[in-house]
Amino acid sequence: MAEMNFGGVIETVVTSKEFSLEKAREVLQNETIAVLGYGIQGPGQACNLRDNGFNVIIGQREGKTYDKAVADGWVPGKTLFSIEEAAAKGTIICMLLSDAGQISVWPKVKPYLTKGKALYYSHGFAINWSDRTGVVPPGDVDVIMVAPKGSGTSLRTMFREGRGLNCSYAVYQDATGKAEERTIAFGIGIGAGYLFKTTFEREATSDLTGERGSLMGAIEGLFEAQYQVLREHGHSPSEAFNETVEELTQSLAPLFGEKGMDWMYANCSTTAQRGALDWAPRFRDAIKPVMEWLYLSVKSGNEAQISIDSNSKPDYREKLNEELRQMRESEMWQAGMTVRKLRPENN
Ligand SMILES: NC(=O)c1ccc[n+]([C@@H]2O[C@H](COP(=O)([O-])OP(=O)(O)OC[C@H]3O[C@@H](n4cnc5c(N)ncnc54)[C@H](O)[C@@H]3O)[C@@H](O)[C@H]2O)c1
Ligand SMILES: CC(C)(O)[C@@H](O)C(=O)O
Ligand SMILES: [Mg+2]
Ligand SMILES: [Mg+2]
Repeated sequence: MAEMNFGGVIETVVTSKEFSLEKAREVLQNETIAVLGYGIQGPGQACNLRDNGFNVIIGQREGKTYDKAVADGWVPGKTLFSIEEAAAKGTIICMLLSDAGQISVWPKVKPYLTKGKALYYSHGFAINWSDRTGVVPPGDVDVIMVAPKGSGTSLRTMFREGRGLNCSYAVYQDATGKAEERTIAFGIGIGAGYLFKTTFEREATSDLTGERGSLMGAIEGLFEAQYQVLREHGHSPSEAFNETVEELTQSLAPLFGEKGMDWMYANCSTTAQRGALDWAPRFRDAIKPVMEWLYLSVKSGNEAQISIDSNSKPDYREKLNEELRQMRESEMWQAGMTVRKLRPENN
């Protein structure tokens, strides 16, 4: 554990300096890690763990993602099983199905949660909203979480590049007295950057807020608003897209990702700096009430319920794909496709 100063607040974090991969291997040497679900996080975590030398099996229903598991080298009957078979064999049972999928398989998995096993999550959802999910684990298993702060796709690609994705971790129930050690070892095993402590409740609320907010929902809303205003005032798609998205992802975001916002500002003109400094508080004040609304909608369980209801419908995947198609085919993102094609590295 290392004490770090986060903008004046001291927090305790874990990195592979304090908890090495060797130690993680030692802690989990007798465990069989059963990853249930092979969607986005399943492959990222399972492949990283396998490459790091842990004993991993997959539990996956037949279909597209089962085939993906086979293509990734998981062998039917050896390291790839049905959900029930993997749950029976696993000592750490990892719920990496979609949050709605976890609700429907819970009655099938629960009988295999025998004394001393660990029930592992990458989200606080199922446990925090147990009144809505019906997930109440038995009292004699550890209930633990490592929640990667990014896509499972990035977890894998960053691992392959020798980088790490930051993760939060939490222990909801420590039945064995070893839950925290098991959790941190797992986090190091999947290739965490640094691990910070949270609770299931805080992870669930911050995660749903972040993805609906600045990480996904708010950023798309911001892009659409600016793109539309530029287009309505006669600017070309190329100009509107460059001024809204392309410059941000290709030029400016890497600058503040690397050295902070003031560094990005300092590398822009004094005209840009003056205007951005004036307009940032206006945007903050306009957006903050919506953020507050969002947070309260998450906290009340409303957002979780919306997600459970929509994801449980038999045609939810088709409907979701249709919404994503509409986004992809909007003028802004079609313009983006052409802009991406024109990047010299893509020519
Ligand atoms: N997607 C991410 O990168 C990400 C990031 C951080 C945390 N998480 C969390 O990780 C967990 C897994 O998320 P994901 O996005 O990887 O999931 P996903 O939606 O990609 O997972 C789908 C998998 O679940 C299986 N599945 C779904 N419903 C099922 C059912 N009824 N019966 C059997 N199998 C079923 C599918 O076959 C598929 O393999 C969730 O708790 C999520 O909140 C995800
Ligand atoms: C990758 C995200 C957005 O951080 C995750 O929270 C998810 O639900 O996919
Ligand atoms: Mg999420
Ligand atoms: Mg997230």
